[in-house]
Amino acid sequence: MLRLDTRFLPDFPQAFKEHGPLLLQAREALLAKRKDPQSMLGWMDLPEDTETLREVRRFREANPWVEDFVLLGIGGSALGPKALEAAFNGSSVRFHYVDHVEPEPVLRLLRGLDPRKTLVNAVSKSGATAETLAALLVFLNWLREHLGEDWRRHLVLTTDPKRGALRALAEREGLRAFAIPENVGGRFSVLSPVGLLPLAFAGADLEALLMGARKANEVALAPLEENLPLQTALLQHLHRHLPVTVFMVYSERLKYLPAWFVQLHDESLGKRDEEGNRVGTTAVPALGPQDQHAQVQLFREGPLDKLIVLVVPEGATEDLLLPRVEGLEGEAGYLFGKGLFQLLKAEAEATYQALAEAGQRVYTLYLSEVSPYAVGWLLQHLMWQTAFLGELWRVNAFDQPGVELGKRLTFALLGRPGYGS
Ligand SMILES: O=P(O)(O)OC[C@H]1O[C@H](O)[C@H](O)[C@@H](O)[C@@H]1O
Repeated sequence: MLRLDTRFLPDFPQAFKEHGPLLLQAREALLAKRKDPQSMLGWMDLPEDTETLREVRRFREANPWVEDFVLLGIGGSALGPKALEAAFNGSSVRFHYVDHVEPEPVLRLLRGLDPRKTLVNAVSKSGATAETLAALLVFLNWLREHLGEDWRRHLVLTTDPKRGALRALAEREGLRAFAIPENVGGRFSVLSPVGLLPLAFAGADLEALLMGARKANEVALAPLEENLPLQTALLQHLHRHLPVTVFMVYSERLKYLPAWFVQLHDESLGKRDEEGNRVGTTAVPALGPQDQHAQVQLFREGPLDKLIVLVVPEGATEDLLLPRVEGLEGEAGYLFGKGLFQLLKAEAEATYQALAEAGQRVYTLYLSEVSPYAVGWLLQHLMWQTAFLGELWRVNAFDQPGVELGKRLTFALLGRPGYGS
């Protein structure tokens, strides 16, 4: 379950009514693009894809020997799996992410791995990302050196169904390769094999995750009054004059979720609109309660330039009772007999009230609990919110022209043919 609380934005219900026609228009415009295969809206269909789910499960069952799973990928090819695996890894498989190009941590990882027990998953939609290709060169070579002909069983690719260097490699070497549908972009791909494959090895409940995402789809297509993503998109839209949107999650298990959201929001919406105006708000990641002791001072008393979104679980799957300890009655007595989760909830509520009291614009999204179902719902909800905002802000939420120059300059510096001066 996902529930929106706007109790400190008393003007919102009226604004939602007034903006009804605009919101419905935005949804209509988005859905009209569905017919166009170039439109990159394939993420809407991923929760229904039971065939891929079966394939991923079969692959997991056929490889029971895996003890270490190394994901080579960056941006949309790493942030989603990282966030979900951290939340739902119920297996003994250890996960490692090479989403960087710093030699020392790569070397440390290689020195600690047993190649016979390691599965390497190179993930890239384009098959052209320098960081991922560099990591692939290192790990492919390492597997070959240690395993001889058996290396192929230890490398699985996740990439475009037809194009790119990874697809070509898979075909040439007869490697297993899962497909990211052509019309699904990186930051919208978490429910494709990009996320499902690692999560199958993590032993997560994939069916529940997709079921939650299907619920988000249902809600996104529901009438206005029940339509959660149109509501949160409007909240973001009404506050677009505030440069910052904080995404603060009260869950240690979901500690990598803000980073996934930052890419989704910033890379989708921070760009030039149809008239060439610069648009977008800057998503700032935050974690509760840790950031109460780091960022909340600024959130309360710093500039009123933020919309703050709290994501708070309403229930714990399991609570931990705080015991009574003699000698600590003075400072800690009020905690005796309380649940740890009770403390977490109280802190989230207190932060919510304190931020509102300081005049900050803030709302809360409650998750029934940190479960695959609720989190699947949340992820897909945020993708809908982003897509609706793309319509409202008149930008293409599914491209990223602003990162191309940096790539071309990197290629030129490294002497890639065709990119020299
Ligand atoms: O999956 P890949 O094609 O390797 O892309 C990985 C990432 O890098 C690119 O530069 C894009 O800005 C991101 O949107 C993308 O998620």
